[in-house]
Parts: sequence; C-alpha cells; structure tokens
Amino acid sequence: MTTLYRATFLHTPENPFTHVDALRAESDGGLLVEGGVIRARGAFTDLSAAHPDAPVTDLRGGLLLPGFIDTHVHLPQVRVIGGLGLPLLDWLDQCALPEEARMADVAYARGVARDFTRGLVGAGTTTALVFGSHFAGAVDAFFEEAALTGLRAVAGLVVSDRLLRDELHTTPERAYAEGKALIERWHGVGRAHYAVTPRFSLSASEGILDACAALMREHPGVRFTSHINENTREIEVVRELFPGARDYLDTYERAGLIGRHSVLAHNVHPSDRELGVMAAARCTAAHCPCSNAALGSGFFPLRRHLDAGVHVALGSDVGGGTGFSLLKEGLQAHFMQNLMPGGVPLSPAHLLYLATKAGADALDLPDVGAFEPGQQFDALHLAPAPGTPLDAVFRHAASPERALAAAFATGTPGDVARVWIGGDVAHTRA
Ligand SMILES: O=c1[nH]c(=O)c2nc[nH]c2[nH]1
Ligand SMILES: [Zn+2]
Repeated sequence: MTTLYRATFLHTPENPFTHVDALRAESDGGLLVEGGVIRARGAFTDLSAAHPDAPVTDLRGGLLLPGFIDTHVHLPQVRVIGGLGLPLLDWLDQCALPEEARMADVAYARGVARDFTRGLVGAGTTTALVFGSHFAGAVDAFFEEAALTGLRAVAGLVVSDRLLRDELHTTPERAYAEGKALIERWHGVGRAHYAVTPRFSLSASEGILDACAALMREHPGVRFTSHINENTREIEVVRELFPGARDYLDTYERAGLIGRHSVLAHNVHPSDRELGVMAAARCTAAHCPCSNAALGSGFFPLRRHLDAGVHVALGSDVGGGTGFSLLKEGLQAHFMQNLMPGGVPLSPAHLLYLATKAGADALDLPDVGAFEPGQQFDALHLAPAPGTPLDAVFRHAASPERALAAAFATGTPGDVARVWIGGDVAHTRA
C-alpha cells in the first residue's frame, strides 16, 4: 500500500554536534510511504505531481517527527513512577525492587507490560532499549505485548546475584540458560532484538558477568546494556566489591562486555579513562536527565562526553525518571546543561537528534531514526488540541524550528495524535 503524507516535518539525519545545519525541515512536505518504507521525500507539490495517484494523508497543522527512540527504560517500573525524594539505593529498596518482585507472577507481568508498551507508544516512542525483568516469564510477556503494539523492542532478562532481594537473585548458570533460551526465542524475530542485561555491577558477581559475556560471544548481534556511574554511593560500593578493577567501567570491560553494541545508562560521574575507553569502543551513554534530577544523581557531563568522542542518546529511565516522554527528557537535558558550569547549549536540533537518530545509532538500527528514503516509516504526529498554548505557538510559529522548540518546551503525550511504526498505526489519541 502506498500513501503520501502531507505535513510539516523535521528530522536530523546528521549529527548536529558535528554537522552544521543538521536540522532538516520541510514546511509543506511530502513523504511517500510504500509498504511501511519511505520511498521519496520532498516538497508536497513535487511529490504529488510525481505520484498523482497516491492517496494523501493530510497532517497539516502539526509537526511530523521521526518516532522517538528511548535508550533506557525499565519495564517493571511503570507503576512506581513518581517515588520522589530518595537517592538511588534507597529508591531501589523502597520503590523499585518490591514492585519488580511482583513480576514473578506472569499474569501481573502481562498487565504491567501492557501499561508499559502503551505508555511508550502513546508518548511517541517507536523503539526502546528496555530493561526487562528478573523473571524470564515476564520478559516473554513483554516481547509478546511489544509484538502486539508493533513497538521495536530491544530487551532482555535482567540478571543479578547479590545485594538486591532474594527473589530477584539468580545464578550464573541460570542466567546463562534463561538468557540463551530467550535469545533463541526472540532475537531477530519480527522487530525484536535481545539485550544482555546485568542490572549493575553492584548486584552482579564476576561469575554472572562472565555468563553475560558468554551469551554475547555465542550470539553475535545481541546488544548489551547496564548502568554505570550513576550515584556516588553506588560507585563507592562497586569499588569495594571489585578491588582489582580500575574503575566502574572496568568491571564490565574485564568481562568483555564493552563494544559497539553496549549502552551504559547514566554515566554521571565518569573518569577520563572511562570516557576514553567508551569512545574507542564506540559504545553509548544513555543520558537520563529527569532521573538524574529526580534521584539527585547529579549533572550529566555532556561536554566531557562530546570532547572525548563518546556517543550519547536519551533515555527516560522510567520509573526513576518521571514519565515516557522524550520531549520532557529533551527539555530537562536542556535545563540541566543551562544550569551546570560548562554545560552544552542545546538547540532544538540537538534535542531532536538525541531523541531519534542518536538512539538509532546507539542500537545499530540503520532503518530508523530519520526520514531518509529506504528507512522505515516510524513517526509521530504532534497535533495539540485546539485552544492549547502549544496549538497557539504552532499556528503562529515563524519557522518549523521555532515550533519544534515549543514542542520540547511544552509538549506532552497528550499532544501526540498518532504514531506509526513501519507504516502501521500503532497509536491514535482517544
Ligand atoms: O536509575 C536506576 N534505576 C534502576 O532501576 C537501577 N538499577 C540499578 N541501577 C539503577 N539505576
Ligand atoms: Zn535505569
């Protein structure tokens, strides 16, 4: 099926941190989509002249953006968003882990997976790197729900063998066996990919990190994700637990877990050595600014990441973060860079890139992240309700870039009118 979408669209096929004029906008644009794939892009008048028979979907009056790509979000935490006022380790004990233990019940986990996938897609997220659950049945339920909504899910079994709570602990042998079975069941099936996911070095022995590395070695193409350098107390404990490691990154590096397919969440307190290794390995730091503020973890040193050449993308970190919207994460990133000494001034182009193409590069998914011919039509239509302030800005904006800035400043999931994944409608606002 072919459709010609008529819209004001923006995208960042290039990286605005390294390319000038990276923001591409078309005020009265056209995207010709055939079988879920973008076949042509340009001015609407040109495309409609070249394809006069293509049915037109008219999306004028809002903004069409590439689907958002969330590079760090926790499945079992959707129902505990908003546990404000605690630092990381207390928040885990009091808010996150009791809820994560409930995921042992597959029926409960399925309900959570529904809330979670709806939350993501309703916010305009079309691809996500998801911290699954400590329970394999819950991870299966999540992949099934993701397939039903169409979400592009990169996810895995979360594994830990110490310092959480007994119900959440496994063994290296079980972590390996359950991970292998999940990889065989889900990796590369439909839109799903698998991510090997030790929770963090604080809760992972060397034995379980070695089991993770074995899965990575035996299944080329699976992704790796974990946490790093989020909270100063966490870092102290990791230092005590791994006396032979040079730093936090080294706990993963020695196990052979750091490479092109590694995404490390937070990295608020990195050393220069860690940044150098991350850059050389071409791995990604998933920046989660709302979580960093909510848990009081600190200011993300974006300038140091960029100077070192470390790739950075955005994550919502639900439920340490405050919701699924990458518009809000973009705004919070902008605020925090504004407030911190030596912060990086972030333009609307930077925010859009961090929320889209940067995530596609992090996950090595070249078919998504922008509106390039040959890419999948993953998109969201931001169309605020008439009479709202964002609608007023949209109607009077001097340029698409000004409208985009306002979308990051005030947009919410309520402004997401429709979401497409691979050309299929995955969400329509009620
Ligand atoms: O923000 C975070 N959320 C978590 O669930 C978590 N687990 C380990 N480290 C973490 N950090
Ligand atoms: Zn996290």
